[in-house]
Amino acid sequence: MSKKPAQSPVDIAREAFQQLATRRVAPTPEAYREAYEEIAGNNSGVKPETVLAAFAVHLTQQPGDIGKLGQRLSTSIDSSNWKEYSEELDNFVEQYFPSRNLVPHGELVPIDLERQFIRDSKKEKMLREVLARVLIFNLASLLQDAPDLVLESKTIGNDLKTAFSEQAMNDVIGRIKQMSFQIELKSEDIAQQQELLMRLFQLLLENIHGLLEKGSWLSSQITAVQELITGPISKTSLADATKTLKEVIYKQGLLKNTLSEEKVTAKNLMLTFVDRLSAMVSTTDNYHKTITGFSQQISQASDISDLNSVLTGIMNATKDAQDEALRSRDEMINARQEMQKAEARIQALESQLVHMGELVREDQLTGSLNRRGMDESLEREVINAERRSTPLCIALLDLDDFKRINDTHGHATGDEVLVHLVNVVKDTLRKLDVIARFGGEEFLVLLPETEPTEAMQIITRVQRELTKRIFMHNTQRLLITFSAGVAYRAAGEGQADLIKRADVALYKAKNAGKNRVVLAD
Ligand SMILES: Nc1nc2c(ncn2[C@@H]2O[C@H](COP(=O)(O)OP(=O)(O)OP(=O)(O)O)[C@@H](O)[C@H]2O)c(=O)[nH]1
Repeated sequence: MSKKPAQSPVDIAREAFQQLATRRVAPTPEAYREAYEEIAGNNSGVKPETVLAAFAVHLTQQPGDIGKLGQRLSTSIDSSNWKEYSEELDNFVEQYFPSRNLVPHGELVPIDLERQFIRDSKKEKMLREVLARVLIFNLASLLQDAPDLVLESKTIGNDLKTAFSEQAMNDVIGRIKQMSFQIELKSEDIAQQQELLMRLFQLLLENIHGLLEKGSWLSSQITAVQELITGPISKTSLADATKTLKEVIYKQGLLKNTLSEEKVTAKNLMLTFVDRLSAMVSTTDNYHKTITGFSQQISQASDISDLNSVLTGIMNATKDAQDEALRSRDEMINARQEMQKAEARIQALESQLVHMGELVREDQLTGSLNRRGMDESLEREVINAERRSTPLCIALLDLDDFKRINDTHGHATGDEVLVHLVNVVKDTLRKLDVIARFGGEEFLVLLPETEPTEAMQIITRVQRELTKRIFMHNTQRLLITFSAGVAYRAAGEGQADLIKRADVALYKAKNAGKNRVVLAD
């Protein structure tokens, strides 16, 4: 179908008037517009007012400001106030789609817009550089297990530096998206592999554990590793555990060497014993042979003088055999004594090995219990308190201004201060009390069978003792103090809640000026 040639607005207007006249229709604005639109080919039957009114009504159904805008627009339409309608629409657009200050092509850029443009392009440059660095170095080093992704990351990073056209930029964006998808797949794979490995490791440990005697040194080490891999694994906790285990393994290695030496000594003594025994048997055997020889000589003897020399022979042989037996007996007694000593030494070494296993529960620097030991002790004390209905208090101690001590006198001195504190606490507390390192310069003291008033007195006594036992650094006296929060365990209260309350009390002690003890609510 051939298209009607385009008419100018003036021609259309003229033709519209002619049509109204031909059709004998009164030239009202509505009739004129209908005729005009019909000739212009825009006779869809939909009127702009209808569309705008429907739009306003639609807005009134929305909540909040948009709904209110709809009401205002509807009012403007009802009063045919199109100026007001237009202003409302302008305000709406400005509020929700603020102008981006675009400058029409060919016009001069206002000075502040120009500055903003320069700022923006500087930011873009910085962003581009940072992103390229992340891709070339950081991401690439994280993806070491996937060489193809390392290469892609580096290539994209380099391409990004020179992607100045829109097409180049789109290409880089597409490749980054693709790579991010591949990384996602890869990390899922790695996570699955790690989980499988962990499960295998756990199975292996369970099996070894089942084969070991309860309470043996190896058994306690395996429990430590099992606990470690069931909890959330962080780099620090792994490093801590590795350090502790390495130390224990080294010490156990030393002991095991000594132990095998002792076992060799015992074996040698056994050999001596057996040697002496067989020597004795052969001496007795010889004696028997000699006696048999003598008995033949006696039966063949013709006179008494022959018998006399046989008798002398018998006496000498008997004496030799007796001497040999005595010597063997003495040697065997010696060997037995040596054997007993070696046995005692082996037992002592073995019990030292058991103690080594317990080191896994000890804080290597201060000799107090570590977190693991603390958890076990606290659990045990909570059970005891519950079972025997006895009071249990705990105290959280935190050294005051410890950072300043480190900063002023060095980290090594800080370490010595921690050891000093633990020694003072151990010397001041009762036998049944326990101190554990809670972390950094914070310690937890367990006070079983202790009422809160008594607990406050004990911790205050520790404070006094600490100020009395002056800490010397070179020739300088350093005043070491701590703040503490004491909590009395309520019936049925769990460990975490109890510690939390002690922590809140400690926080209050710090806020109230430090070097004081506060009892938790
Ligand atoms: N020497 C040494 N310092 C440690 C150890 N563990 C943690 N620290 C330091 O302890 C300091 C604790 O500092 P903050 O938490 O600010 O506490 P603070 O200086 O005692 O301040 P207050 O608790 O408010 O009195 C940090 O500087 C840690 O580095 C450690 O084993 N040895």
